[in-house]
Amino acid sequence: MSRPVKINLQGVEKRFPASGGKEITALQRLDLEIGAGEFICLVGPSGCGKTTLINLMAGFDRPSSGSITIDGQPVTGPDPDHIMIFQDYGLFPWRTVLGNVLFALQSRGVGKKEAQERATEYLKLVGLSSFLQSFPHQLSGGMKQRVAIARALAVEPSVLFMDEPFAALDAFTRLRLQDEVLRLWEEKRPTVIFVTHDLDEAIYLGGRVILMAPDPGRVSKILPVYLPRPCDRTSEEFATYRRELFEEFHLVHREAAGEAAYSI
Ligand SMILES: Nc1ncnc2c1ncn2[C@@H]1O[C@H](COP(=O)(O)OP(=O)(O)OP(=O)(O)O)[C@@H](O)[C@H]1O
Repeated sequence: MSRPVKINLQGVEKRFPASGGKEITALQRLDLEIGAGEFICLVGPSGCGKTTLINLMAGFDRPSSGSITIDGQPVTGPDPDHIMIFQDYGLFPWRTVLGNVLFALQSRGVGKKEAQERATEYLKLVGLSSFLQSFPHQLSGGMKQRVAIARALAVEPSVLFMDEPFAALDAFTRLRLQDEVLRLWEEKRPTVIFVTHDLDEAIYLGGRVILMAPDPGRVSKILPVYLPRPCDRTSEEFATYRRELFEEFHLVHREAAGEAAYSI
């Protein structure tokens, strides 16, 4: 990998207590290196540990064993420089659009004048300049998610975690936000870890797509995507990546269902 390693996971395991005094191994011996400024997409069947993994990297939970470092420092808890964007936006309903972004900046010690400039700049970047004084309940789902994205990026984090951020949005808004996230990523180059169930979305966004498998949760395949961004979803090259990822995905599904003996 040409870029310096930003996030390093070595032998990461996560076990949760399960019923009957048993344990469930959500992640098993997981090794992964993520370069600074990379855009990584995590995909895999339900229950394969995507959210567990992103939560561990974001410091919301601790591994049962193994190590996770960011910039060489062990992750011991959430870091103001590492931001998570959730599917449900997480906006304060009593603050305006501008107020939501300003609050994030000011609570990180950014001065009033600079916070005002940055908040307006990022809200402009996501096309919300006309809605600065609106409240979240006056916005569509896509607009709320754009506020959440502007708020996260305005902080200029070095790592951005996104856990199925577009899952609740309609297809049109989703495609549009994919382009906005890509454009903002190209401009500011944070390291992005993006969880999705949508394989097309993963290929469209990710410089690498990490396919995970369940029982126990692990990395099954890493697919580097060598397409110019933004790429043409209708191109033959895109279709080739889609075919490969779908084939791998079906294999993982069948293995999980104990059907590995069948060919695809
Ligand atoms: N707090 C918890 N306590 C017990 N088990 C848990 C806990 N969190 C996750 N698990 C289990 O760990 C496994 C991985 O869950 P996780 O939510 O990480 O999967 P996922 O790939 O994100 O799934 P989905 O795509 O459905 O969101 C699952 O078997 C889940 O039941």
